[in-house]
Amino acid sequence: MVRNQIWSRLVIELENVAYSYGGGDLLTDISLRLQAGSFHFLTGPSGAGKSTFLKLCYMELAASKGLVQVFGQDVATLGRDQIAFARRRIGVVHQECQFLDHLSVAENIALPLTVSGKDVAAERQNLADLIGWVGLTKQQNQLPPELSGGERQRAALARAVIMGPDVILADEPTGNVDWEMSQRLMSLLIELNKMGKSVLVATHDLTLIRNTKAQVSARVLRIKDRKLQLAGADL
Ligand SMILES: Nc1ncnc2c1ncn2[C@@H]1O[C@H](COP(=O)(O)OP(=O)(O)OP(=O)(O)O)[C@@H](O)[C@H]1O
Repeated sequence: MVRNQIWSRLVIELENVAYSYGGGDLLTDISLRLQAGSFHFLTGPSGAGKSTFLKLCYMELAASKGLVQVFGQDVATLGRDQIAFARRRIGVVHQECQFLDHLSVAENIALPLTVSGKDVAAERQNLADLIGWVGLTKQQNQLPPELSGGERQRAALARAVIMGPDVILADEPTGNVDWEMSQRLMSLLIELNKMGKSVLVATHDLTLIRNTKAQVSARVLRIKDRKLQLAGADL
């Protein structure tokens, strides 16, 4: 009973949402209820609006129409501080991972702690565990430009989860890496999902989706003709 209550909790909800950058709606009539602990893929052709959709979920963009609720709160009613607070519960892995090149890999991963005023020294063991978990212990004192594409993506994932978010939004996290590294990144995301995190991954890679679906129960959403729909059984 209690378990059902926990697992049916909504983390992000969109109801009849539209978004326009100016020249007509890019997204229209979008509704989605993202449950705690769920795993979703978001696919669709280039330019369909996948990154835009993730930005609506992260409250980086405000819907032109409709309702966006994050952790049960109507985003349109939230002030800047409340949005910043809610964002701490969401980890984002961007398509192009950005790092501060003069800081070490470990310092970059710890940056969200520093920015939110946490005592980084007190988190030293957690940080070391996280860096070990993404397999970057050897590289932790290097500078970001010295990392490979896959190492950068893993550093970006570690930075996205350092604050212990409830939701992870990943935008093409395997875009610039080979198949083996894609598998490794996906297995980290699956592990996070098994810990109870909600995961939403935007990707073009249908093989990756099929392969992941063999390991975890995931729904596949597709943006088509400006609308969000559930993908067919082939995915
Ligand atoms: N800040 C912006 N101002 C105006 N138009 C934008 C802006 N950001 C994105 N767009 C346009 O909105 C459309 C959707 O972009 P978005 O990045 O959301 O698509 P996507 O599905 O993530 O694409 P891709 O798979 O290529 O990353 C594109 O035509 C893009 O050029």
